[in-house]
Order: sequence, then structure tokens, then C-alpha cells
Amino acid sequence: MSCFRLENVSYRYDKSPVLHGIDLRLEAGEILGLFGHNGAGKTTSIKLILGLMQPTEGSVAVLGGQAGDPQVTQHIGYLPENVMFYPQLTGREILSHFARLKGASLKQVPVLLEQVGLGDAMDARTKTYSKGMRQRLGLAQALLGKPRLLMLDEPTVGLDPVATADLYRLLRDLRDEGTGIVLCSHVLPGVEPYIDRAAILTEGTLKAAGDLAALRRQANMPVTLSLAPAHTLADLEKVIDEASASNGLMIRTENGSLRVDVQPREKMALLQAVMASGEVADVGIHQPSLEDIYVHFIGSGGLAHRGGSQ
Ligand SMILES: Nc1ncnc2c1ncn2[C@@H]1O[C@H](COP(=O)(O)OP(=O)(O)OP(=O)(O)O)[C@@H](O)[C@H]1O
Repeated sequence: MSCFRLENVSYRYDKSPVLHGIDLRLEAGEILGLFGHNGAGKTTSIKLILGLMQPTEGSVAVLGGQAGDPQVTQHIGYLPENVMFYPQLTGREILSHFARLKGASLKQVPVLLEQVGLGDAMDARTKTYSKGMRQRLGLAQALLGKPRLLMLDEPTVGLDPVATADLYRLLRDLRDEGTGIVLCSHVLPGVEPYIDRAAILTEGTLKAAGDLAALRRQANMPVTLSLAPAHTLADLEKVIDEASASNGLMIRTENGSLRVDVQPREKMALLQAVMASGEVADVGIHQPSLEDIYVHFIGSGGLAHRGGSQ
């Protein structure tokens, strides 16, 4: 079953349109990265899925029901972008409070606090928590009641690299148990191996959505080959020139190899030519990363917004 399905969704705040005809879905057991610059419309999309607002146009179906229906909402976990907690209460007291509000078992409270790495700090007041510890408490809150749909807005803010890797592993386990997960952010460092699909929003428009292979095909960005010469760089350059597939983008690197940018459809022909020539000793192939693809789709319009509106 779909965790959510947005069909032709548009939204405007008063007179300002912020989402334009968005089609986006999430299936159970899938992790979707929702990426976009500041003000792209990520949080607005999440609020529509939570049923906090109604779309101006289009439809939002969530977990087989209506967005905002309490029967649906109780199966959603949400980590907002900026988590704030009452400072005089302990982590355990705060999570117990949220468990009661959500109708989740209080037995889950210490288990979740252990799971997010707050086992030793659960009885300390949250005013003594670091930013990363508050973020972990926010995550524990989102996990209450074993949600079928989990939406995390900027989940790695304040987390160190080890905690970030722990978070991604935890999300992967939840995904494998069937939870649908949305990670909402500017591109998250290191997230690429952990997401099944990415959706790229810019100025309220969905520019691209799909798994990384599909996004690479859609972006049609050059693949970079690192070629180490078997004899001399000049001999290897000659072979590449004759294969004429490099678009002229050939750079000598400091370690004595060549970096060649080639269109994906020309990659195999160039590789075959250099292999057949006997002039290459080693080959490395570098596909565009998620960050590269993101920058490609966001373009200069998106860059102008980075760090801008909020
Ligand atoms: N309550 C509001 N009233 C009017 N405009 C709003 C409101 N909330 C957000 N907006 C506008 O809607 C647009 C989308 O905002 P949104 O918060 O969805 O972006 P975002 O992608 O989550 O950004 P960020 O990465 O900065 O959190 C922005 O132009 C923002 O200024």
C-alpha cells in the first residue's frame, strides 16, 4: 500500500503560490530523500501530508485514507525541523508525555531512549542536553507508536558523523520492517547509500524523482574516467583524441593520469578504444554523485535561494 500519494498538488499561502502541480508517492518499505533549497517547499509538502493544511488544488492520500484523519495521523511519526522541549523536564518525562498524547505504550519510552543513544541521559533535564541530544529526543518522539510513515525534517542537524551513521542504520532497519520514510533536507552528507529514491524540489516544482540510476539517466551528466597511462600520457591522449568522445574535456592530473569527462552513451566506446590500444594501465569510473545531480537540477535559480528565505 502507498504511504502517501500526492496528485497534481498545488498550494498557496494567501496570494503566494509555493507548490505547483506536485505528483509524488511513497510506498511502504521505502526511503525517499526529499531535497530542495531553502524555501523550495519541502516543509509545506510535509504539512500537507500531515493534514495540517489542505492543498489549494489536487489530492493528498495518506495510508489509504485522508490526510489529517486522526485514524491516519496516529500511524505517522514526524520530526519537525526545529525541535524544542520544555527545559525543566527530563527526556523520560517528555517522551512519556508525548506517548500519552499519541496513545503509545509507556513501555516504549525507555526502549526508544536507549535506541537513540540517550540511555544514560534519560533522567537528566533537557536544559542540560546538547543540540544533538535534543535532536535524538525528537527522533525518539517521532518513533513512538511504531509509525507506518515516518517523516523527518532535517534529521541530521546537530548530529556528529557517528550519530548520523547510527541514524541511517536505524532508518534502514525500520525500512526493512516496512516503514515508509521521508528524509527532508538540503542534500544530506553521506545519505546516498541509504535512500531508495530522491525527489528534487526547486521553487515549488518537482524537478526530478526516481532512484539514483534514473536520475543519472535523466540528468545525462558526464561520467568521469580516470585513466593511468601504460606508457606515456601523450600516447594515451592521442588514443582518446582519435576516439573523439571526450568533448575536449581532458585534464592531466598531478598523479600522472588523465581525467576525461565523457557522455554516458559514449563511455563504453571510449573504454573499448583505450583498452584495445594497450595504452592504459588502470581505469577508474566516477558516476555523478547525488550532490552533483542535485546541483544539476537545482541550477542557478536554486543556488540563488540557498540560505535565503528562512
Ligand atoms: N506561514 C507561511 N506564510 C506565508 N508563506 C510561507 C509560510 N510558510 C512558508 N512560507 C513560504 O513558502 C515557501 C516554502 O516554504 P517551506 O518552509 O515549505 O520551504 P522548505 O523547502 O521547507 O525550506 P527550508 O529548507 O528553508 O526549511 C517559502 O517561500 C516560504 O517563505
